[in-house]
This record gives sequence, structure tokens and C-alpha cells, in this order.
Amino acid sequence: MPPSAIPAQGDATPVISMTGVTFAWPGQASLLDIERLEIAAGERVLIRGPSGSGKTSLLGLLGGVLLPNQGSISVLGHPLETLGNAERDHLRSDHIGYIFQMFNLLPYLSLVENVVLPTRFSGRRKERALGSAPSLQAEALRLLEHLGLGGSPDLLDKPVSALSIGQQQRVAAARALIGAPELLIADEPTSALDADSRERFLRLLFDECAAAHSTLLFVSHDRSLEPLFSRVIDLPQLNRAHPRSTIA
Ligand SMILES: Nc1ncnc2c1ncn2[C@@H]1O[C@H](COP(=O)(O)OP(=O)(O)OP(=O)(O)O)[C@@H](O)[C@H]1O
Repeated sequence: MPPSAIPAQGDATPVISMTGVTFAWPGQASLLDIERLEIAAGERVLIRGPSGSGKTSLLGLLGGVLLPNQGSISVLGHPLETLGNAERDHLRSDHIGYIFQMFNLLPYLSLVENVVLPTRFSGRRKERALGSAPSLQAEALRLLEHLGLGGSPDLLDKPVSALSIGQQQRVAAARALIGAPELLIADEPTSALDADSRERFLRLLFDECAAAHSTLLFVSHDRSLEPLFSRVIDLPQLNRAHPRSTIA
């Protein structure tokens, strides 16, 4: 069954399931050795660990961009190792929204054009976005407004390169959320912000994830964020390749 035909999953199907996964970058020592990890639908999970502990690599594995040396990773009940490259691409674009570390916004596009981008690669997300709004533009504007970028038409006309880091982060969040993907993955998107802005952004993100029924996987080295999440996974503790004691 192609991933675009993945049926709606009940809450009992884990959004992510990893078993016996090992991963090393070519020519390097083992980076990840995870016996078991399961993330249920609706969880708000913080994956914490110091710089270099493998957080971004783990996200690459979960999105099927990297392949494990051993073990099995399932996303929405689909073992990634059973899918070809094109099927993994479909699974990713249809069901996963990303907020990247550096946001990866396209500077020559407007805010709204950046936000609707995932719907150009995923018919499913386009359909879902149009299910709740009269047009993709209207849905993009709704998300931008909910994430605190409404109010000023001047702002919407600016190139994204002229936005502050906090504003770019909100555009990146709206882009990840459009079309209500089941899984939202955020790779340390708040590290450039002060503590108040970080918490404000996270609360908006949580509200939007809840509205879209999206499970949130948020990666950070920042311990102060822990109380905000429903579950905290300490990567060095989970990881047999680099247990806590061996990482400075
Ligand atoms: N593209 C790559 N090619 C080769 N090795 C890499 C690559 N990306 C990461 N690594 C290696 O994997 C290790 C873990 O990197 P990773 O980015 O997964 O950690 P991280 O916990 O996300 O770090 P940070 O918090 O600094 O972003 C790095 O020390 C590096 O040696």
C-alpha cells in the first residue's frame, strides 16, 4: 500500500515505533543504539540531549531521510525499511511537518507562499487544508494569525528575509502545520529566542498542534523547556551507544 493511501489511524497505532535501531555515519563510531522507542498519537514530546548526541540524526531516521544500519522504524504503522525512496518521500510530505533549525524559508517567496509550499508537494495536505478553509491562502493567513503574525498587512508583504528570527520561526511553524500532518517535528527552532519568547511560541505551537491533532516531537538541549511537555526523552539515557555518563 503506498503511504499516500495510509488509512486514518486510531489512537492505538503509535505514530512512531523504533525497535533495535543502530546508526553510524559512514566511517564513524556508532552514534545511536536505541532498543525501543514508541511515541503515541497526541503526545507532546521533548527529545533532549547535548550538542552532538545525535538528536538531528535521530530526526533524519524518523523522517526516512537516513536509514538505520539495523533495526526497524515505523511511522504511522509503516515500517520505513519496506518502502522505496519515492514511498518514503510521500510518507514524509503527506504526514510529517518540519520546523528546521535554520527554518529553511525561501527568501524569494512571500510569507503566504512559504506557508502553502507543502501543499504543492502533497495532495493530501492540500485537500486537508482546503477542508477547513475556502482557499490555501486563507488557511495560510489563518495559521499565520493564530501564530501571532496577523494584524499588520505590511508584515505580510515583506520578503521573509526581512523578518525577525521570531517572526521567521512563526512562518516556519505555519508551514509545518498547514494541511494538519499527523506528526510535527521541530529541530531546536527556539534556541535564538529569549526565555519569554520561547515559551510564548511553544504555547502557540501546542495550541495549533492540538487543533490539528498533530503529535509533536520537539528537539532541544534546553532543560528549561521540560515542564512544558507531556513527555521528556533524554537521548543519552535512551541511547546505548552513548549512555549519559560518556557524554560531557
Ligand atoms: N551529515 C553528516 N555527515 C557525517 N557525520 C555527521 C553528519 N551530521 C552529523 N554527523 C555526526 O553525528 C554527530 C551527531 O550530530 P547531530 O547533528 O545528530 O547531533 P545533535 O545532537 O543534533 O547536535 P546539535 O545539538 O549540535 O545540533 C556529530 O558529532 C557528527 O560527528
